[in-house]
Amino acid sequence: MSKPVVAIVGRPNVGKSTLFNKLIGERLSIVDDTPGVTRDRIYGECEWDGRKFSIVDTGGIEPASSDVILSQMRSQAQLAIDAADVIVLVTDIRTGVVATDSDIAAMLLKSGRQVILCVNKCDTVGSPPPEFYEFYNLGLGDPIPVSSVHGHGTGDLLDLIVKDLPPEEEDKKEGELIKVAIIGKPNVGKSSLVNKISGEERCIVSDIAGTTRDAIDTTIENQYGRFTFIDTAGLRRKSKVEDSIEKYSVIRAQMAIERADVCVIMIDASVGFTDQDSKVAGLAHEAGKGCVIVVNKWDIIEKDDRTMIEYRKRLEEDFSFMSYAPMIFISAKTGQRLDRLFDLIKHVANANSMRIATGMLNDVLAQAVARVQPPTDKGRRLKIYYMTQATVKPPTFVCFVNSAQLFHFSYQRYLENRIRETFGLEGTPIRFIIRERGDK
Ligand SMILES: Nc1nc2c(ncn2[C@@H]2O[C@H](COP(=O)(O)OP(=O)(O)OP(=O)(O)O)[C@@H](O)[C@H]2O)c(=O)[nH]1
Ligand SMILES: Nc1nc2c(ncn2[C@@H]2O[C@H](COP(=O)(O)OP(=O)(O)OP(=O)(O)O)[C@@H](O)[C@H]2O)c(=O)[nH]1
Repeated sequence: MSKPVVAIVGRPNVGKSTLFNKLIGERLSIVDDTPGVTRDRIYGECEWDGRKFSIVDTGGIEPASSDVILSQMRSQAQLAIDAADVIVLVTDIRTGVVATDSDIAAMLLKSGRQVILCVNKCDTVGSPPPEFYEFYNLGLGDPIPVSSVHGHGTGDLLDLIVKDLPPEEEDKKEGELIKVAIIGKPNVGKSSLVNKISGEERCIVSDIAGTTRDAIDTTIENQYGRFTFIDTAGLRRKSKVEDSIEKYSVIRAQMAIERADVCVIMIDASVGFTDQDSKVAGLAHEAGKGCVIVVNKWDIIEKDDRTMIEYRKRLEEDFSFMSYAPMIFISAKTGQRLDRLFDLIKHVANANSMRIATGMLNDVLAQAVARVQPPTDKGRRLKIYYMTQATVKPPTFVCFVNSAQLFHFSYQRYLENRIRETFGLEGTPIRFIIRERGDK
């Protein structure tokens, strides 16, 4: 189910973003407009030789003094080691091998990951220049000459990437698992929640040293099913300086989100909502994941019978762009409502992967249109001919209409709500793809 992840690492300016863009081609995910959220283009989907995988560009290190670069590069590499199946180390033929390259190569080599060494900016076709051979000194095997700008060598690179991906069968066993990413600001209690859960439930895999990505996840089983909490290594390693670099914590969260079915968006009850909360929630929303808003540390709030209602109301305003997400008040410390949390996660995962038969969908459409007439403009009325579900995760509906322009956001919202109510689609974003056909 979850796609393998390929991470691109390397010094500033070696051409990582150029390579990334070349590899994903036009396949950049098209995201709808979410208020106030801009998504860095660090994640792309790629398909080569029948295999699908995600590529992450871990670039964007601020050029500063060289020792700062080295420490940032080390966190970048650590992120890749933790979370990627294949790592592409990009170097630059123009600068040759520099000390940082050797340092990072050694770190990657020690990790036991699949590492591919790419020598970029080999722009001339034919046999590579003599400088190319010094890259063998990095000890990562045969380097691949590439010109990201021209695209030379990228096919060979993709061949090697696909060869190094984990076998496809491994994906299958994840079928019945629900993958959960816990995301939120530092200190909201993410690791406390995982610790509490993994302490109380039967742990299937946890913290096993190894070279597969599973080692960073924690899988538990309980009466609600099997759940994998993603990237718990990143949560546990919190004291280390490396994860305190803001940029990496965002990339890390984003990688976890991409791999998840459901995102638990955690808010600290004693702090309340902040802009950063809306930012991470926005990432989960844009990625089309099931979402649950979890208000943690509820034990330390002084409450009366109105407190929760009022708190909920305020948060509903803050999270108005994901009004579909259920909200729950818990305590990772005392374990309050953790049962209910699993119940919700399961419910939301089901909604996120729900398939609705075309017939039923069009019945709902007909009723909705009869109840509230579609909008008109200059005497022309919106007609929605037909609707069908194209994909799940998230549920995505193709609507055939006479005019996309007439299909205003407010009417889309209305239809969305009708579909949600009818089919109990709680906790998942829904997407519409609009296809125009001329007036009949
Ligand atoms: N000649 C040549 N130039 C390249 C090639 N690939 C990238 N460049 C150039 O190298 C410069 C840096 O490229 P980027 O892709 O921004 O490098 P980066 O590694 O992502 O840099 P950071 O974002 O700082 O980490 C740009 O001016 C690119 O045009 C290549 O194959 N050949
Ligand atoms: N009272 C109370 N304290 C909590 C609760 N959950 C976590 N804490 C405390 O909050 C602090 C931060 O918890 P962590 O679990 O380390 O938070 P985190 O989100 O993993 O933090 P980072 O790893 O820095 O992102 C710790 O002191 C916890 O004991 C809770 O439900 N109630």
